[in-house]
Amino acid sequence: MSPTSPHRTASPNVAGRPARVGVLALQGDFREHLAVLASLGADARPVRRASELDELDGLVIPGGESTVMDKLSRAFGIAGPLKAAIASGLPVYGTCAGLIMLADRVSNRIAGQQTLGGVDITVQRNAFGSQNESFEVDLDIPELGAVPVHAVFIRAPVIDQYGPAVTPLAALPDGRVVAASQGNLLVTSFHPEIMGDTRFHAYFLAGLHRS
Ligand SMILES: NC(=O)CC[C@H](N)C(=O)O
Repeated sequence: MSPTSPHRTASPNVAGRPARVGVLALQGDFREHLAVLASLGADARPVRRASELDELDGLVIPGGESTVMDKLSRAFGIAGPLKAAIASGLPVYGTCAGLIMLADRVSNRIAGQQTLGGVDITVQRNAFGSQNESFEVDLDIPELGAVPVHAVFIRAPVIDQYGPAVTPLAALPDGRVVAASQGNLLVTSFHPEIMGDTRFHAYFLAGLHRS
Protein backbone atom coordinates (compact mmCIF):
# COMPACT_ATOMS: atom_id res chain seq x y z
CA MET A 1 0.00 0.00 0.00
CA SER A 2 1.37 3.37 -0.93
CA PRO A 3 2.02 5.68 1.99
CA THR A 4 1.48 8.59 -0.35
CA SER A 5 -1.97 7.85 -1.66
CA PRO A 6 -4.06 11.01 -1.70
CA HIS A 7 -7.23 8.92 -1.84
CA ARG A 8 -6.41 6.45 0.87
CA THR A 9 -8.61 8.00 3.48
CA ALA A 10 -11.50 8.67 1.10
CA SER A 11 -14.61 6.86 2.28
CA PRO A 12 -15.72 4.12 -0.11
CA ASN A 13 -19.29 4.61 1.07
CA VAL A 14 -22.16 5.05 -1.32
CA ALA A 15 -25.52 6.13 0.07
CA GLY A 16 -24.26 5.73 3.64
CA ARG A 17 -23.06 2.12 3.30
CA PRO A 18 -19.87 0.52 1.99
CA ALA A 19 -19.78 0.51 -1.81
CA ARG A 20 -20.79 -2.86 -3.24
CA VAL A 21 -18.11 -3.65 -5.75
CA GLY A 22 -18.14 -6.87 -7.70
CA VAL A 23 -15.13 -8.52 -9.27
CA LEU A 24 -15.83 -10.66 -12.33
CA ALA A 25 -14.65 -14.02 -11.03
CA LEU A 26 -14.78 -16.30 -14.06
CA GLN A 27 -11.03 -16.43 -14.62
CA GLY A 28 -7.87 -14.50 -13.78
CA ASP A 29 -6.59 -12.78 -10.66
CA PHE A 30 -9.94 -11.78 -9.17
CA ARG A 31 -8.88 -12.73 -5.63
CA GLU A 32 -6.20 -10.04 -5.60
CA HIS A 33 -8.73 -7.39 -6.60
CA LEU A 34 -11.19 -8.57 -3.95
CA ALA A 35 -8.46 -8.23 -1.31
CA VAL A 36 -7.48 -4.70 -2.36
CA LEU A 37 -11.10 -3.52 -2.52
CA ALA A 38 -11.85 -5.01 0.90
CA SER A 39 -8.73 -3.38 2.34
CA LEU A 40 -10.12 -0.03 1.19
CA GLY A 41 -13.41 -0.65 3.00
CA ALA A 42 -15.57 -1.71 0.06
CA ASP A 43 -18.10 -4.54 0.23
CA ALA A 44 -16.22 -6.61 -2.35
CA ARG A 45 -17.81 -9.70 -3.83
CA PRO A 46 -17.06 -12.20 -6.60
CA VAL A 47 -19.52 -12.07 -9.49
CA ARG A 48 -20.26 -14.99 -11.78
CA ARG A 49 -23.97 -14.69 -12.54
CA ALA A 50 -26.01 -12.00 -14.23
CA SER A 51 -28.30 -11.71 -11.20
CA GLU A 52 -25.30 -10.66 -9.09
CA LEU A 53 -24.88 -7.52 -11.20
CA ASP A 54 -28.15 -6.00 -10.03
CA GLU A 55 -27.14 -4.56 -6.71
CA LEU A 56 -23.62 -3.43 -7.57
CA ASP A 57 -22.26 0.10 -7.34
CA GLY A 58 -19.27 -0.89 -9.47
CA LEU A 59 -17.45 -3.84 -11.01
CA VAL A 60 -13.83 -4.76 -11.63
CA ILE A 61 -12.80 -7.00 -14.53
CA PRO A 62 -9.45 -8.57 -13.59
CA GLY A 63 -6.36 -9.54 -15.49
CA GLY A 64 -6.15 -13.02 -16.94
CA GLU A 65 -6.75 -14.12 -20.49
CA SER A 66 -9.26 -12.10 -22.46
CA THR A 67 -10.05 -14.88 -24.93
CA VAL A 68 -10.98 -17.26 -22.10
CA MET A 69 -12.83 -14.58 -20.16
CA ASP A 70 -14.82 -13.77 -23.29
CA LYS A 71 -15.82 -17.41 -23.83
CA LEU A 72 -16.72 -17.98 -20.17
CA SER A 73 -18.69 -14.75 -19.86
CA ARG A 74 -20.82 -15.79 -22.81
CA ALA A 75 -21.14 -19.39 -21.60
CA PHE A 76 -22.23 -18.16 -18.15
CA GLY A 77 -24.79 -15.83 -19.73
CA ILE A 78 -23.33 -12.76 -18.10
CA ALA A 79 -21.83 -11.07 -21.18
CA GLY A 80 -25.12 -9.66 -22.50
CA PRO A 81 -26.42 -8.36 -19.14
CA LEU A 82 -22.99 -6.90 -18.39
CA LYS A 83 -22.95 -5.05 -21.71
CA ALA A 84 -26.37 -3.65 -20.89
CA ALA A 85 -25.23 -2.64 -17.38
CA ILE A 86 -22.20 -0.86 -18.84
CA ALA A 87 -24.41 0.96 -21.34
CA SER A 88 -26.71 2.08 -18.55
CA GLY A 89 -23.82 3.54 -16.56
CA LEU A 90 -22.40 0.84 -14.25
CA PRO A 91 -18.88 1.99 -13.30
CA VAL A 92 -16.40 -0.68 -14.40
CA TYR A 93 -12.63 -0.84 -13.99
CA GLY A 94 -10.74 -3.26 -16.24
CA THR A 95 -7.10 -4.26 -15.76
CA CYS A 96 -5.09 -5.90 -18.53
CA ALA A 97 -7.41 -8.63 -19.87
CA GLY A 98 -10.18 -6.51 -18.31
CA LEU A 99 -9.02 -3.56 -20.42
CA ILE A 100 -9.29 -5.75 -23.51
CA MET A 101 -12.81 -6.79 -22.47
CA LEU A 102 -13.85 -3.12 -22.24
CA ALA A 103 -12.27 -2.10 -25.56
CA ASP A 104 -14.49 -1.39 -28.53
CA ARG A 105 -11.81 -2.80 -30.86
CA VAL A 106 -8.95 -5.32 -30.60
CA SER A 107 -6.56 -5.05 -33.54
CA ASN A 108 -5.17 -8.57 -33.18
CA ARG A 109 -8.10 -10.46 -31.71
CA ILE A 110 -8.26 -14.18 -32.31
CA ALA A 111 -10.98 -15.53 -34.57
CA GLY A 112 -14.36 -15.21 -32.90
CA GLN A 113 -13.09 -13.18 -29.95
CA GLN A 114 -15.65 -10.67 -28.71
CA THR A 115 -15.42 -7.87 -26.19
CA LEU A 116 -18.01 -6.21 -24.04
CA GLY A 117 -16.84 -2.84 -25.33
CA GLY A 118 -17.75 0.56 -23.97
CA VAL A 119 -14.43 2.35 -24.26
CA ASP A 120 -13.71 3.91 -27.66
CA ILE A 121 -10.21 2.46 -27.96
CA THR A 122 -8.34 0.13 -30.27
CA VAL A 123 -6.08 -2.16 -28.26
CA GLN A 124 -3.32 -4.47 -29.26
CA ARG A 125 -3.07 -7.65 -27.17
CA ASN A 126 0.31 -8.94 -26.03
CA ALA A 127 1.84 -5.73 -27.33
CA PHE A 128 5.30 -6.31 -25.92
CA GLY A 129 6.07 -9.62 -27.61
CA SER A 130 7.47 -12.79 -26.19
CA GLN A 131 10.95 -11.51 -25.39
CA ASN A 132 9.72 -8.90 -23.01
CA GLU A 133 6.38 -10.19 -21.91
CA SER A 134 6.60 -8.78 -18.41
CA PHE A 135 8.27 -5.66 -17.12
CA GLU A 136 7.91 -2.92 -14.55
CA VAL A 137 8.16 0.83 -15.01
CA ASP A 138 7.41 3.98 -13.02
CA LEU A 139 4.64 6.05 -14.58
CA ASP A 140 3.73 9.66 -13.91
CA ILE A 141 -0.03 9.78 -13.43
CA PRO A 142 -0.92 13.34 -12.38
CA GLU A 143 -4.49 12.30 -11.60
CA LEU A 144 -3.17 10.12 -8.75
CA GLY A 145 -0.73 12.58 -7.24
CA ALA A 146 2.92 13.54 -7.57
CA VAL A 147 4.45 10.17 -6.70
CA PRO A 148 4.87 7.94 -9.77
CA VAL A 149 2.99 4.66 -9.97
CA HIS A 150 5.23 1.60 -10.15
CA ALA A 151 3.40 -0.33 -12.85
CA VAL A 152 3.67 -4.07 -13.50
CA PHE A 153 2.96 -5.24 -17.05
CA ILE A 154 2.29 -8.94 -17.71
CA ARG A 155 1.69 -9.91 -21.37
CA ALA A 156 0.03 -6.55 -21.46
CA PRO A 157 -2.03 -4.77 -24.10
CA VAL A 158 -1.56 -1.15 -25.20
CA ILE A 159 -4.07 1.38 -26.41
CA ASP A 160 -3.12 2.15 -30.02
CA GLN A 161 -5.93 4.57 -30.80
CA TYR A 162 -8.58 6.36 -28.80
CA GLY A 163 -11.60 8.47 -29.63
CA PRO A 164 -12.47 11.98 -28.44
CA ALA A 165 -14.51 10.79 -25.44
CA VAL A 166 -11.49 8.99 -23.98
CA THR A 167 -9.16 10.63 -21.45
CA PRO A 168 -5.66 9.15 -21.48
CA LEU A 169 -4.34 8.89 -17.91
CA ALA A 170 -0.90 7.35 -18.34
CA ALA A 171 1.60 6.66 -21.10
CA LEU A 172 4.86 4.77 -21.41
CA PRO A 173 8.02 6.78 -22.06
CA ASP A 174 7.53 6.04 -25.79
CA GLY A 175 4.10 7.67 -25.68
CA ARG A 176 1.94 4.57 -25.87
CA VAL A 177 -1.18 4.94 -23.71
CA VAL A 178 -1.60 2.38 -20.92
CA ALA A 179 -4.38 3.85 -18.75
CA ALA A 180 -7.51 5.75 -19.72
CA SER A 181 -11.05 6.56 -18.74
CA GLN A 182 -14.28 7.23 -20.55
CA GLY A 183 -17.34 8.20 -18.54
CA ASN A 184 -18.11 5.35 -16.12
CA LEU A 185 -15.24 3.20 -17.38
CA LEU A 186 -11.59 3.03 -16.27
CA VAL A 187 -8.90 0.84 -17.85
CA THR A 188 -5.24 0.06 -17.16
CA SER A 189 -2.88 -2.18 -19.13
CA PHE A 190 -1.02 -2.96 -15.93
CA HIS A 191 -1.92 -4.62 -12.65
CA PRO A 192 -2.37 -2.33 -9.63
CA GLU A 193 -3.88 -5.26 -7.70
CA ILE A 194 -0.44 -6.86 -7.38
CA MET A 195 1.61 -3.69 -7.07
CA GLY A 196 0.96 -2.86 -3.42
CA ASP A 197 -0.31 0.56 -4.50
CA THR A 198 -4.01 1.04 -3.89
CA ARG A 199 -4.37 4.39 -5.61
CA PHE A 200 -6.08 3.15 -8.75
CA HIS A 201 -8.65 1.19 -6.79
CA ALA A 202 -9.20 4.14 -4.46
CA TYR A 203 -9.59 6.40 -7.52
CA PHE A 204 -12.20 4.01 -8.90
CA LEU A 205 -14.05 3.87 -5.58
CA ALA A 206 -13.99 7.66 -5.27
CA GLY A 207 -15.59 7.86 -8.73
CA LEU A 208 -18.57 5.80 -7.56
CA HIS A 209 -19.77 8.85 -5.63
CA ARG A 210 -20.02 10.85 -8.81
CA SER A 211 -21.97 8.31 -10.81
N1 LIG B 1 -2.10 -10.13 -17.64
C1 LIG B 1 -3.09 -10.15 -18.50
O1 LIG B 1 -4.26 -9.92 -18.17
C2 LIG B 1 -2.71 -10.56 -19.89
C3 LIG B 1 -3.78 -10.33 -20.92
C4 LIG B 1 -3.67 -11.35 -22.03
N2 LIG B 1 -2.47 -11.20 -22.80
C5 LIG B 1 -4.93 -11.28 -22.90
O2 LIG B 1 -4.86 -11.12 -24.06
O3 LIG B 1 -5.99 -11.37 -22.37
